[in-house]
Amino acid sequence: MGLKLTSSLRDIKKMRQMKDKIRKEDKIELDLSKSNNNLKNDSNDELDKKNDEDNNTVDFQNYKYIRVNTLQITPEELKKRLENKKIVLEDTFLDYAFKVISSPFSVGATPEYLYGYYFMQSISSMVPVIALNPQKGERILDMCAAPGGKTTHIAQLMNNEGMVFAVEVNKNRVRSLTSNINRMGLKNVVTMNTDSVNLKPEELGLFDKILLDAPCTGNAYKDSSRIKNRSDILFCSNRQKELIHTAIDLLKSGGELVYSTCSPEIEEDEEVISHIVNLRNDVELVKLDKNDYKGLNIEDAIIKGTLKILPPNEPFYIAKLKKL
Ligand SMILES: C[S@@+](CC[C@H](N)C(=O)[O-])C[C@H]1O[C@@H](n2cnc3c(N)ncnc32)[C@H](O)[C@@H]1O
Repeated sequence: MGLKLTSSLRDIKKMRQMKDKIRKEDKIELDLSKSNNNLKNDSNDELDKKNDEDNNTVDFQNYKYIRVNTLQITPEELKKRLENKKIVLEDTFLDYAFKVISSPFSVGATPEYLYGYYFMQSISSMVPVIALNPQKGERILDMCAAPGGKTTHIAQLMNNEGMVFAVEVNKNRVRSLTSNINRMGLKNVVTMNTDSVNLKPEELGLFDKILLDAPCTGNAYKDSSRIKNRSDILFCSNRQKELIHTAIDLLKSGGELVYSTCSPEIEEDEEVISHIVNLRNDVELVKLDKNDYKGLNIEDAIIKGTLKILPPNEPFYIAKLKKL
């Protein structure tokens, strides 16, 4: 049975009601007929252009959170310092992340920011790294790393022990990645400017954990002045499927992958996961629990155990897989 996939956030509720019809045993039956759309014509230059444009589409509402760099300062000390500057902060489900309620000036314009004591990002964008659960001493690959919100979060949780390989295809964006790694004082990150699709286990070795925070149409979604069309969605969906195949090849047996996008489109989310789980017999879904992320508007996605974060939080999709 195939299911015609539609592509708006509004449809997700309707789609969820149909989930029992599209799941059969542990396999997920979605319409994969689109999965072989020709990618070969889509160059990285095109992708670079899309991502450079994405740099201009920051919606500040979504970034009103700070993640404390616990390698440099305690959350309590940073909170005290910022409150002395009349920045009002609120606790979140993470003891090292705060919501910025109000600030007399841009939250990035403090000496504490320049010292690398915190990173500004959405609370949603912290969830993929929490789901990945990095540990000291592990070998972790971040396949789509710039500007480094998640790379620096991973390295922080590893307490500067072990190794993070942060790969980014866009040369301009590698600069912001490197600058954030340096600002945060991280010593266990290696950056690589290359296309992650071409990474090979025989050259890089295998990894304990991989984050694939895939390029997606999400930024267009957040910026209502931009038009995102079906070909953008399919372009991203196809690239995401290529990347996730490479990711599984690079995982150790027993290793874990977190796949995330900031797009609500089913083709970029559930369809990518159903594609990989159905096509490969060396991978299984690890179920995530929405109750681990208190205070967020978060639900099970169509594939139960994969999560969808919804507005007013920044929309995100998160799924976890294990290599058998
Ligand atoms: C969603 S953004 C990543 C955000 C980043 N993980 C963070 O938390 O700051 C996707 C990034 O992947 C990069 N990218 C796209 N395709 C790639 C590829 N094939 N290999 C490596 N990087 C890629 C883009 O240039 C972009 O910087």
